[in-house]
Amino acid sequence: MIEIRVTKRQGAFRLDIDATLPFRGICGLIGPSGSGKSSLFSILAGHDRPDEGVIRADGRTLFDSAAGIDVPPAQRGIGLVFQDGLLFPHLSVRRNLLYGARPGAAARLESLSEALGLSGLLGRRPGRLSGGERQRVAIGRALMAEPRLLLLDEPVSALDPALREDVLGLLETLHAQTGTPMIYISHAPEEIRRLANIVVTLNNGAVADISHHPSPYLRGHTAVPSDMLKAG
Ligand SMILES: Nc1ncnc2c1ncn2[C@@H]1O[C@H](COP(=O)(O)OP(=O)(O)OP(=O)(O)O)[C@@H](O)[C@H]1O
Repeated sequence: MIEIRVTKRQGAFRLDIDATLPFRGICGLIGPSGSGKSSLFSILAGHDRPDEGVIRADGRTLFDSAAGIDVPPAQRGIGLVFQDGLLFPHLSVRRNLLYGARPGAAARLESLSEALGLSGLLGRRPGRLSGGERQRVAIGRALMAEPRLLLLDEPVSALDPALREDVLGLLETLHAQTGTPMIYISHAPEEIRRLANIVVTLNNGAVADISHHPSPYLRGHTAVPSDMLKAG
């Protein structure tokens, strides 16, 4: 389970989230612009600190204001992928993949590069990659740390439709191979329909709805019992 009960005030905006989600499958996080999706993303990643509350993932407390627990981002076991596939421009694909990875991760480089279709690109710098290739490297870098949870913030919105299709297909394959749960922010209903088996809708800083969403990909093999879903 992922248990999220947090509040945070940002100027006039107040985030007040109370949700329990299964620690598996792909959770689509949607809502109007300004509803708090990115704010929640930063809080889960540990880049922003809630005013109060608790975050637990698969039995592990990541944040608990009352107990004074605030696990640093690098120790949360959470991989992050952003819209623009942030990479170090002066480092090769190989060094981007290895940057910040755990000692011993180099052994994973080959199989991961193969799975991501990056084997022939390891010596290149990001400036000589297409947008889709850059985004695949960004996903690879997030996976090098063997995260227990992957957070993706509009990972394909900057790509043209063909590349978008590539990356979405890759995410489906990765999920099938690793089973790593994902939280996927998007404005695009077709991406959510395709990938997500649970959809959390935010509105004005709060959870407005949590519903099952039988994506064509996940339907049938990641059924989630309704008693595992709870919106506060
Ligand atoms: N540091 C900050 N200080 C004050 N207000 C902030 C800060 N960061 C975000 N906000 C406000 O918090 C609200 C939620 O923003 P957030 O970026 O989380 O929304 P979002 O759902 O991700 O939007 P979008 O879909 O446009 O990316 C907005 O009203 C925003 O202006």
